[in-house]
Amino acid sequence: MSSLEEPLAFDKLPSMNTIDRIQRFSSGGACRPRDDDVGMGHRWIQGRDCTTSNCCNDDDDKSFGKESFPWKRHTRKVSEGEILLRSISFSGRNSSSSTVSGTVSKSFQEHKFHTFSNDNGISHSSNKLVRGVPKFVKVVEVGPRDGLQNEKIIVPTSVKVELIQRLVSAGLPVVEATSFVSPKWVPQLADAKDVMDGVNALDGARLPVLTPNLKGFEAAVSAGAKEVAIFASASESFSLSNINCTIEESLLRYRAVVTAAKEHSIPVRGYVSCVVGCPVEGAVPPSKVAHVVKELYDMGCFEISLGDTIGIGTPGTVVPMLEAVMAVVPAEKLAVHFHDTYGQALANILVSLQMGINIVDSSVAGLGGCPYAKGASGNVASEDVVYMLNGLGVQTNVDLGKLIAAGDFISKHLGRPNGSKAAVALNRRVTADASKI
Ligand SMILES: CC(C)(COP(=O)([O-])OP(=O)([O-])OC[C@H]1O[C@@H](n2cnc3c(N)ncnc32)[C@H](O)[C@@H]1OP(=O)([O-])[O-])[C@@H](O)C(=O)NCCC(=O)NCCSC(=O)C[C@@](C)(O)CC(=O)[O-]
Repeated sequence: MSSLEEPLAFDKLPSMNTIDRIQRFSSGGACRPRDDDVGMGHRWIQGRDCTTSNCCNDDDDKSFGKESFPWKRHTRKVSEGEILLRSISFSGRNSSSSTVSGTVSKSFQEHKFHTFSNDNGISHSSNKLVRGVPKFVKVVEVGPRDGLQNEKIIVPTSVKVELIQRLVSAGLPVVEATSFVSPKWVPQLADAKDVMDGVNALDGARLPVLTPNLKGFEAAVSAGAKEVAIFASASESFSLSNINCTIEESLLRYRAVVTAAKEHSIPVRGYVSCVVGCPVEGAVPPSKVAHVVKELYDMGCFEISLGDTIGIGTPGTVVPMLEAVMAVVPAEKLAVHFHDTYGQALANILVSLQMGINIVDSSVAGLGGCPYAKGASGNVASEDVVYMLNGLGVQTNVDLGKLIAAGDFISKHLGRPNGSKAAVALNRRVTADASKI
């Protein structure tokens, strides 16, 4: 087990004419610019010719959030209970119900957790600057796993379970619950089975877990996991440091996991780390990222999340990486996973949305950091992502007030301020407004 040092050689990150590249996409890998747009300036900020259910011309709001998996039996059945839960908890920013233990405030304060907007931010903007972004974005919450895995002091299982309950209640459609990895490598998540025992009965969200090999997969299935994630890297050094094997060896392991998962009808998500840069190797070529993403896609991952593990990317480096990846895997199968080490995550998310991505990973209260990427800070805060998406008129079905309450809950437990700027600002606004009553 080794720990990696601070990023090196980032002056060598690929240079590019950013605006040229973004313009070429006109905000859609799956939603390419129309032919008659070619040659017009600044196409990246104009509408796209949409083909996916999340695109701007799709008016069927009811289809938002639905997805199917590559093998048919994996298509998730929505239970009556779930529909009820969604109708209560997913009702957006004005939701006033709470289903979590530890009661989230539903008084005056919840109604204050709105994104500031000059038109209440309710409708999808017709402004050409933001018309390219999808109407719906699936927010994948990774806080209980990615967020907590690096915490030195062991968080009690009951706190992890309550955090997951709160996040589900806030309307997040996917909450990554834990990892079935070696407890010697990640001691914080040694209670994976107990966490699953505590959340298995939860309805209303998918609760995937990380599995690095068959041993982890089998343990996850025994613990009741219904979805798993495998995690490869685009950098050899990071692969060795994180999972103690080369990229090719990891792909071999993951093929075995995916084969077993198919037998159990369990959907598998794929991650690729270091998609922009590696803490040891510096810049990672987009072609290398595309190669690993394609391998995971071909082996059967229903979705592949692109991890900027050390948060080094800017739109200038994210765009060419996405271009390379989207040339081999459709945009609607891709998620983005930005750490916010350099404060670039929201900018990177926005440009990814404009290029046709509609799945964003984030971590409540900005928790996190990878144990094998020293110096990497947390994921972009879920609250900040939802605040931005609300402001763009993009639907997420996430109740921002409940999300902030979940972030405050875990931050209080960890004894530190909430790492979300939106949460801090909105909490301050609530206090200020309340003091006038
Ligand atoms: C992959 C291994 C296991 C290889 O670790 P290894 O030491 O090479 O494995 P091994 O096969 O030689 O086994 C060594 C010991 O681990 C046990 N073992 C083996 N497998 C398991 C398992 N699944 N669960 C529990 N125990 C396991 C195994 O039984 C044995 O136990 P012992 O005989 O010594 O008592 C190890 O390197 C590991 O667990 N790594 C996980 C590292 C990790 O979780 N990193 C963070 C997640 S990735 C991430 O955060 C990035 C991401 C996804 O968020 C995206 C991004 O931001 O980039």
